[in-house]
Amino acid sequence: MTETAALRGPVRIVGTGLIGTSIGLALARLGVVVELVDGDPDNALMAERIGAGSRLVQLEPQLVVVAVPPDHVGTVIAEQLEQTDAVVTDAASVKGKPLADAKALAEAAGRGGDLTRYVGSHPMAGSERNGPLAGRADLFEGATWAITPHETSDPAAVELVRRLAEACGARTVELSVPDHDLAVARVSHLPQLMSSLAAGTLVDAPTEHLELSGQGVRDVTRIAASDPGMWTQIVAANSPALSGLLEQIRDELDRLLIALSKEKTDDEVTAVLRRGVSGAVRVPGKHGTPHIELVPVLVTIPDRPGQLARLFADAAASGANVEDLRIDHSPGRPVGEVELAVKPASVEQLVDVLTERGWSVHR
Ligand SMILES: NC(=O)C1=CN([C@@H]2O[C@H](COP(=O)(O)OP(=O)(O)OC[C@H]3O[C@@H](n4cnc5c(N)ncnc54)[C@H](O)[C@@H]3O)[C@@H](O)[C@H]2O)C=CC1
Ligand SMILES: O=C(O)C(=O)Cc1ccc(O)cc1
Repeated sequence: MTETAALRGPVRIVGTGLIGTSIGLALARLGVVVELVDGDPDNALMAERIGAGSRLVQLEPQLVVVAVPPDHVGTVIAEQLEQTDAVVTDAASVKGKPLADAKALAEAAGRGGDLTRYVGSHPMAGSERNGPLAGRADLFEGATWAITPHETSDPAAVELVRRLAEACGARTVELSVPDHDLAVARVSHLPQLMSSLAAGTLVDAPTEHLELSGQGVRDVTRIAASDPGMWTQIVAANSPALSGLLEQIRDELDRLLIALSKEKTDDEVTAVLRRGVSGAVRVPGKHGTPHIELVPVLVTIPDRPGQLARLFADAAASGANVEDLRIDHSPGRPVGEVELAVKPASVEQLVDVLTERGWSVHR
């Protein structure tokens, strides 16, 4: 294959968990024929029932998407290259190890390590949940999808994988395999470990301490709920890139501890916090667009039916576009707090209109 083909299907998905099912749902709604395969028959059945495709497709696949845990990806890629004439891609969170595994297996099978029909990829969207029931047709809409061709990937295969990502609503970024693994160590794998470490300190915390939890600790610990089995595989497969970052954090923690043991600690602590601000503003905003500074507007809201709808209607009446939203409701309290994030130009009008309409607003 060298001629660029449209994505017409069938697309075979091997691994119908969160990612495989979400890809199936996105393609099935475009009318692409999707074949669902999973080592666990219950998962394939569940994915079929929720409309991600069919377990029985007679036609040969044009494209195979491997969405199984990282340790199994290389084997399944090699099997699919062997059993089909299709282009094969995978969705694994790390790209170096699956490529090396698939190459070694293709060599052992006497195919001279030929991987021209294979192109790695990685949708940069997901969640802390797993399994087919967590799948969503819109999971990848507006997300970035990394495409990681290797030295012998056929350009037409690269193009077909790009079309898969675009069909799922994502924007694509092409990276080499080593660059990808360094990048995700920074933006995904280290944040996962930091979240797990922070959440781990809560295991022995007294309940009355946990009752003081607010949005900050919820934000920092959300991804700590991710599947430990899957993440052990991701971290182990990307250990060289991650080790360098962990060493950097260890050095910074050492410096912070020394500073805290001194009488006057302000400068060192401020330096750590300032560096954090500088890093945080570099994280691109939603849909991969450059980060826009948003202003949070906090509104106290009675815990009664219909209040959120009324608040949104009043916000819309001010002309403000709500860019992001957070709801913080403390169990047992009759009120909650809603944080509306809006562009700086909309803040004044939003606060005026909401206050006029009787909301308790603070910035
Ligand atoms: N969870 C996330 O947020 C993201 C995960 N990924 C990557 O996507 C891949 C899948 O992850 P999830 O969908 O979250 O996992 P999941 O645990 O929800 O689903 C994995 C599925 O693969 C099946 N499976 C395992 N070994 C198999 C084999 N040898 N043959 C056939 N089926 C097999 C399991 O039965 C399960 O249904 C992983 O490689 C992960 O690194 C990529 C982006 C985001
Ligand atoms: O839930 C989140 O915010 C994530 O970051 C999900 C995620 C997990 C693993 C990946 O390889 C990519 C994305």
